[in-house]
Amino acid sequence: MQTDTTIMPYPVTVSGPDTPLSHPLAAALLTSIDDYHPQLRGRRVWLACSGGRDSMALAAVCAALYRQGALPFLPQLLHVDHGIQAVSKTWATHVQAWAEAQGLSCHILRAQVFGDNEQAARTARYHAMQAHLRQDDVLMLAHHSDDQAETLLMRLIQGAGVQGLAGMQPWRVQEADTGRYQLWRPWLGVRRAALSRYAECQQLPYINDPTNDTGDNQRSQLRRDIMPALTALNPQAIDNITRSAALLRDAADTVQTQAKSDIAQALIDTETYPPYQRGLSVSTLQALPRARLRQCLHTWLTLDEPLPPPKQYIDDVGALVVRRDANHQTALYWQASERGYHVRRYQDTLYRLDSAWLSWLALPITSQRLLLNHSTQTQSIILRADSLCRWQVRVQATAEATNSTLHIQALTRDVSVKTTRMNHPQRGKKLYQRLGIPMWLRGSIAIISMTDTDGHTTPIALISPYHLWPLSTKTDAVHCETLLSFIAE
Ligand SMILES: Nc1ncnc2c1ncn2[C@@H]1O[C@H](COP(=O)(O)OP(=O)(O)OP(=O)(O)O)[C@@H](O)[C@H]1O
Repeated sequence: MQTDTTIMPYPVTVSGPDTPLSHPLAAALLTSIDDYHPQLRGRRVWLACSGGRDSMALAAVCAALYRQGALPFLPQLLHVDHGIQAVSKTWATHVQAWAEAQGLSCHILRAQVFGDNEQAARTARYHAMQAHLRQDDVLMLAHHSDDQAETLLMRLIQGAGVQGLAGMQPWRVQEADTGRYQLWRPWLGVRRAALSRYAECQQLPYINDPTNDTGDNQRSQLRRDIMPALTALNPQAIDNITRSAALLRDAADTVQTQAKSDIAQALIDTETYPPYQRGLSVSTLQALPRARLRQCLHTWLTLDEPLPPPKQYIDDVGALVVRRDANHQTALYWQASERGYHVRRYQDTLYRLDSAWLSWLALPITSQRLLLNHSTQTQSIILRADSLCRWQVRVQATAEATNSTLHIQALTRDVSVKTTRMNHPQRGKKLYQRLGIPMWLRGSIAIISMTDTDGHTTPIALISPYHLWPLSTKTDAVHCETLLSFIAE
């Protein structure tokens, strides 16, 4: 085996010993194909090939099985050139030439790496591959059980919960900005030593990246110092850790199913809420046992985020849920990977609010006046707009309203109003509480009124960006609708 960045001499012997179906690596691949047969059917399959021993071995086994008619598809290789090591271009050329000799199609993708660590390269690599994939394409990765054991130990020392300790999954649906794809790891049950033996026996011209073992990052140290010590303590250590991951995956699935059903029970008003605001019923959450409440909050907060918030944050949100006093001022902030969120409680709802949404809600409302005209189908007026979203009121007037003027302006605390559901007019805090309008929405309430040709003014409705309360003086002469449209990011 090589010890530096050199590549074994090329050209390679393509007609070397073939791989029998009974070979453990072939058997593991075929078993995984059986396991995921329904998910694989009709899909394009790609194989992420670094040119390293593991992914090259996977490509070689795929090619060998395909040649024997045992594999119903031949994956296309994707090699990402990170461009951060001087030799990376040479590696790309090498992988492509080898793939061609195997009869495999190979695409070289160029990644843009922001940063100089392994994580930055990994993120850039996935971005490059995602951009190349179409909806529901399958991407094979060559992770094996030694990788799985390292991942588990890494997560253990970082204090992961049941989801994290379930390790890498053999099949995972991955949502990306560019669409959805499927990650497939058919060799999670295969040992690194088996891959090394295969690579040597087949004389695979793989690239040995020395930073894998000699790097000073935690994973390299774990691989170099801790894994051999654990194996000396118990020769079955790696297999046992991998088994724990599989057991924990079952546990994690069960917990996840329960948490999703608890969220579904507690979910509020999903139809009218904008996507930047989510709500759960506090009383439904309070009825849950503590452990289920924590899991429910953990899952809810992480629904569209790659990583969960810290445990302390989930504990703080849990404390906010079970609190019996009426203090609604608490705002718990979490800076996720790209977005920031505020969790707040108001009346019976626990809200998760995107910071961008809160900033938008703090913008002033533009007062508007509109001369109504029955002959025009509908008229729209913008109350607030920026690069995040646009709030407008759509107005439809009857003949009766023609030449009347519609006024829309921010509701101030000194104005009393009476909605169709109220017995007497109210203003300020009492009004907001009566209508269940939380603090952060109070600067985004507007009042619509109409002045007819005789100079009489009739209040028509109160509106927020996603709700309309008809006022008891409402006239049928005009119909108003509040509309919120989000500008795609
Ligand atoms: N530059 C790359 N281009 C394409 N796929 C890659 C690249 N680097 C890694 N991968 C994929 O991600 C998997 C895990 O990456 P990791 O860094 O652990 O692997 P590696 O040690 O660099 O390579 P290998 O697993 O091929 O020996 C690889 O098995 C491979 O499928």
